[in-house]
Amino acid sequence: MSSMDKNISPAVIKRLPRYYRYLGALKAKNITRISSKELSERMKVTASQIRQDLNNFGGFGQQGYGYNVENLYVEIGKILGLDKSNQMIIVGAGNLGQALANYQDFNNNSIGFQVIALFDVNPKLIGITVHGVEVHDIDDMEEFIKNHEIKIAALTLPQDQAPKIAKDLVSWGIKGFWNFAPVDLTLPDSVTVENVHLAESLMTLTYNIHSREDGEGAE
Ligand SMILES: NC(=O)c1ccc[n+]([C@@H]2O[C@H](COP(=O)([O-])OP(=O)(O)OC[C@H]3O[C@@H](n4cnc5c(N)ncnc54)[C@H](O)[C@@H]3O)[C@@H](O)[C@H]2O)c1
Repeated sequence: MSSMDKNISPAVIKRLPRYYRYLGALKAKNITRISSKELSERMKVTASQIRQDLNNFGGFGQQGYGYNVENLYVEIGKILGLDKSNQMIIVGAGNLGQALANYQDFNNNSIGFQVIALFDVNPKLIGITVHGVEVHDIDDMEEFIKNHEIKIAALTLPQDQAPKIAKDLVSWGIKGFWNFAPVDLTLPDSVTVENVHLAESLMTLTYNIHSREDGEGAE
C-alpha cells in the first residue's frame, strides 16, 4: 500500500528519510535490533513519536524486542520508493548540475537513485562525461526521456529557462522535479516538485542566530 493510499501526513513522510539514514548507519555497524528508546536517544526524538510514526505503516516493532533494524530499513526504503530503480536526468550541466552528478551518496545503486544523463545547450559541455555520465544535447532530451521512461528530472539550469523546460519535460513523461532553480514552477497536480533552495535554508539559520542573540541581549 502506498503512503498516498494510507493518507500519511507529510510531516511523517518528511521524517522517514532521517529514520532511513539512522537505520542505515546502525546496519553498517552490524546492529541488528534496537528499542524505540535507544533509537529515540540517538535521533533525539521521543520514543512515542517514533512509535507513532512507525505505527502508520503497521508498526514494525515487537513488545520487548524493539525493532529489527534490517526489516525496518527495508520497509522504510520501500515506503520511500527506494526499492525501485529511480533513474533521473539532470538538466543544466553547469556548476551545480555537475556537482550533483559527482555526488556519490545518492548516485548510488544501493539507495535506488541513478543519474543516467545530463543535458545542456552549451556545445562545450555536450559530449563530456561527469562521473561517467554523459552530457547530451538538450535537443535529444525528449527522445531520451521517452526511450528510457525517465520519471525524475533535476533542474539546475538558469531560473528564466526552468518554467518552459519543466512544462516540456512534463509533456514527455517526467513526474517529479528536484528543482534547484530559484523559481516556483506551476505544473499539473499530478506532478511532484521538491524545491531545494540552499539560500532559504541559510536564511533560517541567520534568523535563528540573530533571534537568539537578540533574546540574550534582552536578558
Ligand atoms: N537551489 C539552490 O540552492 C541553488 C544553489 C546554486 C545554484 N542554484 C541555481 O541552479 C541553477 C544553476 O546554477 P549553476 O551555478 O550551476 O549555473 P551555471 O551557469 O554553472 O550552469 C547552468 C547551466 O545551464 C545550462 N543551460 C542554460 N540554458 C539551458 C537550457 N535551456 N537547457 C539546458 N541547459 C541550459 C548552461 O549552459 C549551464 O551549463 C541556477 O538557476 C542557480 O540559480 C540553486
